[in-house]
Amino acid sequence: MPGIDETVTNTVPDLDEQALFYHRHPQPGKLEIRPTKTLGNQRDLALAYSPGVAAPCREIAKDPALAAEYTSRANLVAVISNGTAVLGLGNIGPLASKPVMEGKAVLFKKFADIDVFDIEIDAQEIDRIVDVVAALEPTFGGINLEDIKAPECFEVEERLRARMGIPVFHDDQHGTAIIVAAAVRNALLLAGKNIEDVKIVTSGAGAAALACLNLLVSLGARLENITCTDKDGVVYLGRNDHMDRWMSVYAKETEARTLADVIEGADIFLGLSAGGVLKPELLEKMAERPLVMALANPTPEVMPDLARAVRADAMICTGRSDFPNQVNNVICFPFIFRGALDCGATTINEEMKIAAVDAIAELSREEVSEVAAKAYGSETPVFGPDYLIPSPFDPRLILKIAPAVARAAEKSGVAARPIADWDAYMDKLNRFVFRSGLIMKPIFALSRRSGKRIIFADGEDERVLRAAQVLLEEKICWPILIGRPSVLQTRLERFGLRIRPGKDFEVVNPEDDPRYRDYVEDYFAKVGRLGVNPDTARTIIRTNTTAIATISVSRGEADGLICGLAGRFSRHIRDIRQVIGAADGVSRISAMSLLITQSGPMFFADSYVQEDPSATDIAEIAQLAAIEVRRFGIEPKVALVSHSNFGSADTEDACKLREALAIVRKAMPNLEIDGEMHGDAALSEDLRRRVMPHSTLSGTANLLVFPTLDAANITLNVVKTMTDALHVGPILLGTNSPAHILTPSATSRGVVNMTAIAVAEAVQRRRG
Ligand SMILES: NC(=O)C1=CN([C@@H]2O[C@H](COP(=O)(O)OP(=O)(O)OC[C@H]3O[C@@H](n4cnc5c(N)ncnc54)[C@H](OP(=O)(O)O)[C@@H]3O)[C@@H](O)[C@H]2O)C=CC1
Ligand SMILES: CC(=O)C(=O)O
Ligand SMILES: [Mg+2]
Repeated sequence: MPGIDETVTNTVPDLDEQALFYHRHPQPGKLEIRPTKTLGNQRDLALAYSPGVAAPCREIAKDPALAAEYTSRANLVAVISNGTAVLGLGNIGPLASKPVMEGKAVLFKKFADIDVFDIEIDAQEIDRIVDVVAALEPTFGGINLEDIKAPECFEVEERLRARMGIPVFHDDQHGTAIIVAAAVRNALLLAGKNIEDVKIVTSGAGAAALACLNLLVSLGARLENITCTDKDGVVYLGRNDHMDRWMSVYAKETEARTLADVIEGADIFLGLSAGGVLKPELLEKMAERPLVMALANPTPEVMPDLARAVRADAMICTGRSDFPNQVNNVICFPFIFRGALDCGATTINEEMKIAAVDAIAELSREEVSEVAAKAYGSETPVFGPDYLIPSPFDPRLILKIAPAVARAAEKSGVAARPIADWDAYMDKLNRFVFRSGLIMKPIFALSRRSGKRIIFADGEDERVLRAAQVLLEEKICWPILIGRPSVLQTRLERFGLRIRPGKDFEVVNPEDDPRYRDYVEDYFAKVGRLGVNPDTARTIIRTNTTAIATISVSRGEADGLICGLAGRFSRHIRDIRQVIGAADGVSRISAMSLLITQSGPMFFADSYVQEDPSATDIAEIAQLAAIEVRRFGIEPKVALVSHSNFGSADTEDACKLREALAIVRKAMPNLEIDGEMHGDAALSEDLRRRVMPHSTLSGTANLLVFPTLDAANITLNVVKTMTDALHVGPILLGTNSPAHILTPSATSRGVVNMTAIAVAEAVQRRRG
């Protein structure tokens, strides 16, 4: 009978209560299903359902492989449990397992964009489980078995793998084994031990523990060095109770009967059993620099603080997200399925699992990405005892594991749809990780290997330091960082970054730079007649890093500048106006923003600079913005947006847009532009044609030009928030040299994007 151990609760006060609230509000559960196609009218209905739907049905009946093209099957996974081994809660039954299975579904979606139905089945007998799951093959591209207890899970998986033509993966076995193997590999590297020599003791001899041991053995661990224990104590040769053929592989000829008897000299404790079963004092008996993997959920076999108090030299892992070293199968299952589904793998084989182990282990030894660092809190982890494996939030996981798995599938001959275009595939994964990926591609292509130098006013900022490393790796520019050398050095070390001043980037030290006098002189020459006296100029060049950056650009020492991570926009734009100024033929500097939304990119101008532009200003903004949009490889479709729709009002703002339209049409006759029009008419050709059948704008506008700063900036922020869009910008338009002012909330990815934009601009200016 399903039952639950009432003593197993979360160890964090109030967490149970918070978790109940989280699951109940604002609506019950953690998931819903959303359509991916519009279903707004009779025609959509005829396509989505009868009669149109018959067409894909007929095609699939002729060729079943077409299900991958006409249905969501190829991206759909079933997370299936019978609730017999739910976390460490035991056999609590299928219904009570549903929150965990919904949780797994959310993780699949969040980390790898895989859709999941969680399926809890009321079945305990192997035959019944196998029949039910096998019958689901037409629906799914893969099966993730979850929390089914040993030994039944072994036979269930074995039989399903033999029967089904899609991947069947028991996550508690193989997902856990892969992440455990990666952590073991890295821990042994740090401890200077070989897998062939280490002594391993387990608590637990169930699904997870046995699968971990099997994988560790295939990686070199020796059977004679392994001892298993479970609820009945040591798994020894001759034991009759609770023995099965999978466990008996590890049965030992020994007189020892308890965990306490066998832990002496162990290098690895592998806990996949139940909370609190490892008494801290037992750790004293372990070998030097032991690896303690207390992986039972939600309560580990030993709490890390208790373990640490006894063994300061131990490397400690748990399955939980609230301690360092979260060894949990979430770091594996979304990504291994991503790779398997993307190449139409018919199974997940040993080669694919080893590829995943290698990818995870290697990733931990690289520098931590900004997103992963955030997932860990304020301290940036560096490969070491407290950072053996990456955080589940590390965006590089999908970029490394999925392709490695897909390649291994192809190589081992199980990929039914091998990846045809690897660049396109990596783009797709990148787009998922950084939604800016694809749209930024032409900009990155233009800027790569151009040799341009970009100066950063906020050189000491963590985001700039991280961005500088990426910019160098991607060969986008030679960074010049304004900052104190000692601070730069300390921060680079703290964030675990590899780049070094002088070797990888240049430094301008605001406190002591040999060019200081020249900078002051040049600065005074620019601003001496703008109310700045020589004394003030000296102070500014010591303290205002944006002013220093502008001088560096105007002296030709840098090809562009990035500033704005601290301080007010108005101060930065003043410095840029005063020193760099507007380009020849441009009357006023302006700005444009890019929002990357789920339905595509949208540009907004002037979103940051000109408060109340005149008709000629608006015409200039529209032209400069259109040129900038083309740099992204996008043909601009410009709408001058207003409260007035094609002459429906004669207010001052409406009139100035009409005037601006006439100016732009004359200057850029080939540009698709129209106005003034409502915001909805800009986005919907249907609506627009009803009022203006011969509009010179076709389709959906991608560049909205506004009559005032208020209108543009308010719309930008509302759309950004409502659509959860990614903001790239503001992109300054019409400056004499590339110069961009970031917002204080920009991420290091934002710094990289804006730098690439500055470099691309510098490259195109040179080409004329
Ligand atoms: N961090 C991670 O990624 C993962 C963690 N886990 C955790 O591992 C644990 C086991 O899961 P799983 O293998 O799927 O379940 P199984 O039911 O298949 O195996 C449980 C094993 O633990 C043993 N066990 C239970 N209670 C005790 C105890 N008090 N002392 C010693 N041994 C005990 C059982 O022994 P017996 O058969 O004698 O009852 C059995 O060998 C769970 O806590 C689960 O949350 C699982 C998968 C992934
Ligand atoms: C993490 C997991 O799958 C478990 O604890 O069962
Ligand atoms: Mg599980």
